[in-house]
Amino acid sequence: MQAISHCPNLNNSSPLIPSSKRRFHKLIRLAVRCAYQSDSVQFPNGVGSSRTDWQSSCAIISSKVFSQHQDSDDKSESSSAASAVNGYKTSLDLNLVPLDKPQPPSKPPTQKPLTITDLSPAPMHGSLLRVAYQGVPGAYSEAAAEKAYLNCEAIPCDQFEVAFQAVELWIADRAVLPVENSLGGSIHRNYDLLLRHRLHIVGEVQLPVHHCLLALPGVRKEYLARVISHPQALSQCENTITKLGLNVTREAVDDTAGAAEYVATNNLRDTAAIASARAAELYGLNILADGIQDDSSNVTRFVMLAREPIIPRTDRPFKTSIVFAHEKGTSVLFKVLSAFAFRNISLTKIESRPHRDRPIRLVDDANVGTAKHFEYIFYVDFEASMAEVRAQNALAEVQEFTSFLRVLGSYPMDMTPWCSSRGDHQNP
Ligand SMILES: O=C(O)C(=O)C[C@]1(C(=O)O)C=C[C@@H](O)C=C1
Repeated sequence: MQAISHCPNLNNSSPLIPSSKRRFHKLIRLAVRCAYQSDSVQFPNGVGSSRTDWQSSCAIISSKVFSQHQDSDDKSESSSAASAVNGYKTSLDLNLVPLDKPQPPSKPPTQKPLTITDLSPAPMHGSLLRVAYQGVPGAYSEAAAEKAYLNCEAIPCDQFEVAFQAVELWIADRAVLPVENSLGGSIHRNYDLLLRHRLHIVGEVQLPVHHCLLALPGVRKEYLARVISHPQALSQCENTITKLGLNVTREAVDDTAGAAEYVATNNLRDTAAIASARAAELYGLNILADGIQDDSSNVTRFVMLAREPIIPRTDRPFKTSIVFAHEKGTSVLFKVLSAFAFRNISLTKIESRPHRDRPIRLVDDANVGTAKHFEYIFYVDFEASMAEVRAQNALAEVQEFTSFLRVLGSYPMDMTPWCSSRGDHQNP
């Protein structure tokens, strides 16, 4: 399958949804809204129980406007009137399953009734959920998409940005993107994109990442002059590559499977790729070394993104991701974090990124000079659902201390057993 590439055609003004489909979407939305309105979820600061309220609370909670490069981004990322993007015809693909198409066998009667979470947001074009990921087939992100959504149609994209746009333009129903790895750390680009775009986190998936050193058949380790891979993969295998005694330079490329494909298509006999065993299979490479990550329990955490948030629940462990900033910078961090500590809410992740709108804050002191403080945006994940009163109270308090606060999503935690096999659960 050809990857969707970053394409200027994606940048027009409205998603192509035929009017019949719009009516259908409207009906679905109405049905879902009625269902949600009977929910008794309460939110702080006058946010009520309706789905609309929940959506607004997932947008900017703070009254102060935040515009992280919003103007320029709005221009470049608004949707397209193009009818096809690399073979993905938006009008066609959004069609409902045609009546004459063979229908899947009817579901066994034991199947659980649909819940609100199942209904929101449903794929609108047929039976397969279309999930955008960055990379080419054989990438770990593809495996993550398949773990998150059993039997989905995984749609390769050449950049993270394109995966966001694919969902925004209804070319895909979800995007699955890596945000952090247990060895390599955060994938900063995706933190920045989460803020810049208006998609919602609706789930997470943790994927054990098992790297292999791949080369063309007949190539031996001694012949190698270069190892190429995604920068995360290179960093996750840094020590092992050194220990293997390879006399190689390391070069970063866009994704692990793309590296394997590059070695194969260019018939490179002096170059190895770090990628998955599946990539070896797909691109006809040999595995020279297996399990070369520096730690055997190497895990990457991916988030699933959708156009609409899911309704938070309390019947299973939930995580909530927020992003905030303050005019006085890092000095508020302790106060913000104490809002969680006092309520026994555990934090699972803190990340800071440069405040691109206002990267430096000057503080003048007539006696000693001018201090130049770097400004940050903070991302926090905490273990609670926004349906819990303690989480709502914590956020109400956080709002007091921040100039900008946005809930990126409240979603079920990945609780699959350690090293679980692929696709053993389904997510929203
Ligand atoms: O290159 C890939 O295969 C990816 O899916 C990307 C990615 C990443 O961005 O971290 C995903 C998982 C691994 O940690 C290595 C690379």
